[in-house]
Amino acid sequence: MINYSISSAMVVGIFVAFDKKCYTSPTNLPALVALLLLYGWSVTPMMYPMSYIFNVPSTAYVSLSCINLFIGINSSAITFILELFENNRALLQFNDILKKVLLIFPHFCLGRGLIDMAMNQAVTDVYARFGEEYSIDPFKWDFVGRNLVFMAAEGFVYFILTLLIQYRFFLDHWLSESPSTLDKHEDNDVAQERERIYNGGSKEDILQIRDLSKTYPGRRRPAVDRICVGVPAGECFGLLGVNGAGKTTTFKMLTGDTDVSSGQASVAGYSILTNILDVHQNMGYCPQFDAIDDLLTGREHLFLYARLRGVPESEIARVAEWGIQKLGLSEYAGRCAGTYSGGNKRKLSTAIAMIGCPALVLLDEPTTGMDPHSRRFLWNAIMSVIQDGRAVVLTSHSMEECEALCTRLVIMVNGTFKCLGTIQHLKYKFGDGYVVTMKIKAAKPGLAPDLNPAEAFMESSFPGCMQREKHYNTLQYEIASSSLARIFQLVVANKEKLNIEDYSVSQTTLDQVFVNFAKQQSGEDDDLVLHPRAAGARREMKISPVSDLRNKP
Ligand SMILES: Nc1ncnc2c1ncn2[C@@H]1O[C@H](COP(=O)(O)OP(=O)(O)OP(=O)(O)O)[C@@H](O)[C@H]1O
Repeated sequence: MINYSISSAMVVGIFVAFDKKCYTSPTNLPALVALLLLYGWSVTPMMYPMSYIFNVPSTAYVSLSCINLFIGINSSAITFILELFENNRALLQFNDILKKVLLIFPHFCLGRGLIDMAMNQAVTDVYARFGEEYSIDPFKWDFVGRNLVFMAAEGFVYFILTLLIQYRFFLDHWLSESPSTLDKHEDNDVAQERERIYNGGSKEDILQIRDLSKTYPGRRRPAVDRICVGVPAGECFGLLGVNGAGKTTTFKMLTGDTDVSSGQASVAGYSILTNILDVHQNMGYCPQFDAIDDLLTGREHLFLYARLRGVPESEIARVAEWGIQKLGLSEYAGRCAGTYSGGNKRKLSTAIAMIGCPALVLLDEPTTGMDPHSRRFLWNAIMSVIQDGRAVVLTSHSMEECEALCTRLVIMVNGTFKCLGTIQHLKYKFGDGYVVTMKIKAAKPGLAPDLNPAEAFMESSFPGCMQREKHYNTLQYEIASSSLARIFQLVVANKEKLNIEDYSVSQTTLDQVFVNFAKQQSGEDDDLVLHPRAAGARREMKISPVSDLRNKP
């Protein structure tokens, strides 16, 4: 910010230096210096509120400077042009009001002050040509004086505003007036986890998230909506969801990349709201898009991050080598990261996240673009983190990956957790039950297989079962409302009678569970149209656990 104020004052100073005659006369010079200094003073604390309003990171000086320049030049120019309509009283009156209102912008105060001083100097010069002396004190209230006073006051006001925004005064105040209501149909596992967090049952967990929410400016619906979870040591927790479900936003809040709208979270006991530096010391993050420097080698990256993480100088080389070996980067460690393939960049990003043994490792789609061999390699690296007694939170669109690594997972839809538990639990609870595939043989050689008896048998034995496929000699059914034992018992008992040559019974896959939930994801303005397992029917209802169906007669 200090840099910003100095540089902005310098830019303006350089501009005005080109027109020495206008500003550097003995009368104008002190006013010019005061204008520039007070501009820096008032615009600096305005940067944070501006970045908040325009949704630009407060470090994006170029964007914010462009916005400043735009406001400054346009507001000053408009009032200057309006002054040219001397015969239009209404317009002049409007301009007077406008000039008073625009004083709330330091950019206007500076721009308009410079224009007024230039005009003053021009008038002085004209008088001088006729041998008369004419000069107005630039510090007069109606001249530059009021601009200076306003900028001095604005410095204080914007500073206080910045503090209030940083300490979330407005958010807490507004949110406490209109707290978002929890979904009445929240899944019982998700509700149980919420209860566990509320009751302090997650005190020992490495990661605790309590009612964490994020609503982006200009958006009606929260990107993340009051999520609660605790991740203990030794757990690889999966965060699944379709594009736009809110996974990356959750990570960004945990890493401090984006502000939290409400709620809180802590990593290894440090709050992300008040101790973000300690959180960073205990967290490794592999972002969705590789944040690596093209000109540094893989090894140099690991050296750099090991240093940033506070690894003792004598240990850095060993730690960097560990990362290189762990992720299989030995061949490329000495090359510039800009020359790496997409998969190798992901490996390097993951190695950076793991360097220095942080208690929590956040991995946002780490294996995207990796070949199967590299993926296995990375899985092994993640497994070793878990076995070390640390915790991993992983997002992935590969169900195979989640099945291989995750001890528990959630499926996120529209910023909320829709289900939570182990993979087997979710398959059982939300899966489409079992899939029975039967191959029917012909009753006599030369005849076509008769599928009718098997079809009649399935419909009578498993009411509600759904025929998924029917071919020359093959039938496939989806059975939601029966136990595995009963399916086997009935099929085996009738195998001969129905001419079943062979058969298989398989459980629903995690993909199917995911797809069922993914249908709930909607755009900002979409209605929530859900589609449970009833084929083709578009009905507005929630996905109910299969156990509910199983309990029905
Ligand atoms: N900077 C932003 N400003 C406004 N809205 C945003 C911003 N970043 C994300 N969003 C919105 O927030 C929602 C969640 O986005 P997020 O990137 O967290 O989803 P995601 O689950 O990580 O998706 P993906 O799988 O594609 O990475 C989306 O609706 C997205 O459009």
